[in-house]
This record gives sequence, C-alpha cells and structure tokens, in this order.
Amino acid sequence: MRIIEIREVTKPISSPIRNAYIDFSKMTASLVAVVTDVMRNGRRVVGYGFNSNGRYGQGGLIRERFRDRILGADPASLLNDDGSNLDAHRIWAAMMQNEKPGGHGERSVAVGTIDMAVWDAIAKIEDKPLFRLLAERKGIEPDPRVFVYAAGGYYYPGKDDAALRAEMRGYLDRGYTVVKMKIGGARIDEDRRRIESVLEEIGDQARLAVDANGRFDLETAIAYAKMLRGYPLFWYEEIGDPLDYALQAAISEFYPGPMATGENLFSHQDARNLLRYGGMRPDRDWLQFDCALSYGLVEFERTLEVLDQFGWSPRRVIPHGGHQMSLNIAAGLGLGGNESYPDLFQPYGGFPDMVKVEDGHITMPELPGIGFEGKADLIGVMRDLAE
Ligand SMILES: O=C([O-])CC(=O)C(=O)O
Ligand SMILES: [Mg+2]
Repeated sequence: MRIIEIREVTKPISSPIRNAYIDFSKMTASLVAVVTDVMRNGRRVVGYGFNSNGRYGQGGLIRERFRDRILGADPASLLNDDGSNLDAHRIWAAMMQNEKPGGHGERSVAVGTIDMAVWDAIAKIEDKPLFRLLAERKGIEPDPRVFVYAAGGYYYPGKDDAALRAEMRGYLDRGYTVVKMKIGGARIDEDRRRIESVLEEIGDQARLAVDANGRFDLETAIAYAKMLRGYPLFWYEEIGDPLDYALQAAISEFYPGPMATGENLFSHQDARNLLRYGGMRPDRDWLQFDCALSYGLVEFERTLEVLDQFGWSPRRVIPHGGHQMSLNIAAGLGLGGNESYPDLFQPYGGFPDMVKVEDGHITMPELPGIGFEGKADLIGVMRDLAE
C-alpha cells in the first residue's frame, strides 16, 4: 500500500463580500488529491482536501516542499504498525521534518490541506465515515447529529438593511436557529442599526452572533462591548488582533456575555497561549480553531489535549470554516458544532446533497471518508483533479 501521487490546484473562491478586515474579491483555495494504489468498491482510493476560506491557496508550499517529503519517504514508514492503512501521524511527521518551531501561519494551511486529504483516504480505505472511525479510535460513541449555524451578514456593495434581513430570513427558512453577521466594517452607530434590524427580523426564532474579524483596538473593542452587551447575542467574535491575548482578557471586564475566537490561531501552542493569557471563560466562551488552517486533524488532536489540560470541554469548540472535515470531527470527537456558510464559498462549503438542516442541526450521512462523494458539485471538481 502506498501514496503514488499528490496533486494540487489553486482555485478561485472569490466574491464581492467584505468583512471588517478584507474583501474576498481575490480569494483562492488549494484543492489537493492524495492518490493511493488501494482499490475499494471497484474504485481507486483518492483522498481529497482543501483549505478553508480566509487564507489563500498554498500551491507553492504544497508543491515545492510538503508533497515531495511525503513522496520521497519510504512508503512503509507512512503506514500503521500492521501495514493495513496509511498513518496520518507518520505522514504528518514526514511533512514536518526539517521545519523549525514557531511561525505557524507560514505553513499550517498547506499541511492542514494535505492532512485533510490523508484522513479522507484513511477512512475510505477502512470503508467507513470518518466520524465513526475517529470515535472508534478514541473509544467513544459518535453523535451523528451536529449543531450548525449560518454565517453570513457580510458587507456587500449596495446591501441595505432590507437585504441583510432577507438574507437572515433565508437562513431561518432553511432550518437554522443561530445566524451570524459581520461588524466593525462600518461606524458603530451603523452597526448598531444593522444589528437591531436583524434582531427584529429573527425575533425569538433564532439567536444572533456578531464577528469583528480582529479589527478593533482596545478602545473600540470596549466601545462595542458596551453597545453589544445590551443585546442577547449568541457571541461576540474575534474582537481584536488574534494574537493580542491581553486585549481579549481585558474585554471580559466589559462584556459578560459569550465571546468566541481562535480561527486565526494555527497551532496547539497558540491555542495554549490563548487559554493561558486570553481570559477566556470555559463556562460560556467558544473556541473556533479550524483544522484546515492549522496543520490538520493531527495537530487538532493536540489542541484538544491542551483544552483538556486547561479544563475546557471539547463541547466549547465550534470550528470556523464550514467544511465537512470539521463536521466529522464534531460528530466523532464531541465538539459543540460547526460553522456553515449556506450561500458562500461554493462548492467547497456545505453538506452532502441529501443533508437538511432541522432545528439548527444536521445528521451525518453514512458515506465512506469525509463525505465529499455526497456533494455533486464538489466531487465533480475533485474528480477533475485526480480521477
Ligand atoms: O470573514 C471571514 O474571514 C470568515 C470568518 O471570520 C468566519 O467565518 O468566522
Ligand atoms: Mg470569524
């Protein structure tokens, strides 16, 4: 058994939307295929992965560094002890040889994208859904029913409050019970008006989360905290710079409600610093580490160990990114749920075609691997790359 090829293509996932920090007019994503020599159900096993939105495609790093380390390794050194499957931890170690510590953002997306494809291949070789494989390996029961929330509410040229309300209404109509909108890309009085109009639209049918995308300095963060704490929000997300743990800690003095952050922390060491210094409260706050941006599931398992050491339940993690990899981790390892972008970042985001949102939850289908084969538009572009 061996990996015979690794392919990468960088694809556009652009749209005219804008958060408080960036627009997505030039956004790209890497799509990766890990091609094996294994046959299952009459097909060659190919694992697929892609990186989450918000960071650009990583074709250079994947093609120039990480692919060749895997393909150059002794194939037997990448297998599990009995040689019956690939071993994600050994493949990860092969990718990371000769890499210095620190500086995680430089390579964590490239490694995380390949790691997703490796796990897809491993679960397909076992002919099981990834979430079942993960639970089985950990000796726990999977929970195929996963909480999901609808992320959107971006700034968009010409978008007024009526369009924002209509967008949110569309999420409620599709079964979501929590919706998210962007803040910090307009003046505070304008954001207050946008928030009030969404709250009026959703009434008691849903809760609202707001996301500042790391835009605020301390003064602005406090001004928003004082404004936002008057509303029953689901969470106040990514308030200041992702690495400014002192700012995050300071805001808990001003904002008693739930806060969320972590989508721009890319290693278990960064996660540990957040828990050490960020003043996050395990009884109400949320962590949003996204494996596809942060060295993959091999590293995410280390992050979950850090959480455990600091007394945090995996239920407090609702990853960023809206991809099926995190859905599998949520169902298999007991996370609190997953993000979803019902109208954005297609075909990469979203669920297999037969999956419906009901009362804010989805139920995982029984598809081998991550489940990409259940999403026709997605598996179409994947197979174009490698089959
Ligand atoms: O706009 C983005 O970069 C995405 C984001 O923060 C989120 O989904 O929480
Ligand atoms: Mg965010």
